[in-house]
Order: sequence, then structure tokens, then C-alpha cells
Amino acid sequence: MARALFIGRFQPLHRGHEEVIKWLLGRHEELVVAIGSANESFTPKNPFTVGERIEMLISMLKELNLISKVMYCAVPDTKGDSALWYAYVHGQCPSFDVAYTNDEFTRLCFEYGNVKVLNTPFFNRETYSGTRIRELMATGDKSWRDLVATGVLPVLGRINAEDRVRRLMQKQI
Ligand SMILES: Nc1ncnc2c1ncn2[C@@H]1O[C@H](COP(=O)(O)OP(=O)(O)OP(=O)(O)O)[C@@H](O)[C@H]1O
Ligand SMILES: NC(=O)c1ccc[n+]([C@@H]2O[C@H](COP(=O)(O)O)[C@@H](O)[C@H]2O)c1
Repeated sequence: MARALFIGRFQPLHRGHEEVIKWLLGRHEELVVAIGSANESFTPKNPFTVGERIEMLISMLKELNLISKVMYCAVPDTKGDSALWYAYVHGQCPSFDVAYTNDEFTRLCFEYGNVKVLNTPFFNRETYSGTRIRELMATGDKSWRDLVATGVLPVLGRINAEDRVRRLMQKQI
């Protein structure tokens, strides 16, 4: 199948996501990266805006020379109304032949729209995890820098990501 869609929150975009994107491009001609929870930002679980997450993605794709094969879109959460969520996917994403997610609830929502859904493999899941990276940032442990995707570091540096995450986690919004 020609075009796959991969959805995630990418808070931040990490090496696990990078491996999945490469793995998907080995199997599909084109990829749509859908940035979920696009309306969420400045919370402990979703510290980065959708614009910042787009910058992370584009920066990584440029470094990997994959920019010509990947499109992106943003999908907001619609808590409690997943039929509406699927309407956003349908209306705001480029068309795709198959969706990839490992999240059962998201799978269910795609299946509601009669979309074919597949899983991706996990790559070093204990280490490459958004939750873990945010925890390391909050405690000032610089080892998080080794866990984010190629090209993402300059974006996170420019927006002072570590400081933002630490302050949001302290506040526990
Ligand atoms: N290390 C990994 N290897 C492969 N897939 C991963 C890895 N980490 C996350 N994914 C997958 O990427 C997709 C998007 O995940 P998401 O953006 O929520 O990252 P996450 O690391 O799970 O974040 P968080 O810990 O904040 O929930 C999901 O389908 C998830 O299963
Ligand atoms: N009703 C909804 O708002 C709804 C339903 C299914 C998935 N989603 C979103 O899709 C994305 C799935 O990505 P994750 O695998 O990173 O959880 C998340 O942003 C999640 O919030 C939202």
C-alpha cells in the first residue's frame, strides 16, 4: 500500500518515533505523520505546541533527507466525541491507505471510520519514551538529549524546553 499514516503526540519527537518513521518508509512509498492532541500545549503531558512539534518533525526529516516522502497534519482531541475526532482525521489529513498505531483506543476510533489499522514494532521502548524524556527534563538530567530524534535538539534548545517542562511539572497543571 502506497501511503501510510502514523499518529502520535510527539511530546517530544524521540528516537523511537524516528525508528518507526524509517521502518514505515521501508514499507510504504509515502507517509503522513499526524500530530495528535494538536490543541494541547503547556501541560505536563503535552508541553509543546503543535507548531513546535511540526518544527521538530521538519528538522528531523531534513537531517535524514526524508522530507520529500513525508507529509504532516494536525488533529485536535475531541474528548468524549470520537466520531467527531474521526471526522477531523478524515477532513484534515491527506488521504492514506493504512493507519499505524499501537494504542487500542485510537485503533478503535480508526476502525469506526473503516480504516485498516496496523501496529508498529517498538524500538528500545523503556528508554525511548516521551514520558521518560519529560521526567529527565524535569529533574535536569541532561541524558534526555541522547533520546530525542535527530535534528530535534536545536528546536528544543531554542524554546528552552527543559526549563518549560521543569516548571510545568512543578506546577502540575
Ligand atoms: N520506542 C518506541 N518505539 C516504537 N514506537 C514507539 C516508541 N515510543 C512510542 N512509540 C509509538 O509512537 C506512537 C506515538 O507515541 P507518542 O507520541 O505518544 O510517544 P510516547 O513515547 O508513547 O509518549 P508518552 O510517553 O508521552 O505517552 C505510538 O503509537 C507509540 O506506541
Ligand atoms: N477522541 C479523541 O480525542 C481521540 C481519539 C483517539 C485518538 N486521539 C488522539 O490520537 C493520538 C494518538 O497518539 P498516541 O498513540 O500518541 O496516544 C493522541 O493525540 C490522542 O489524544 C484522540
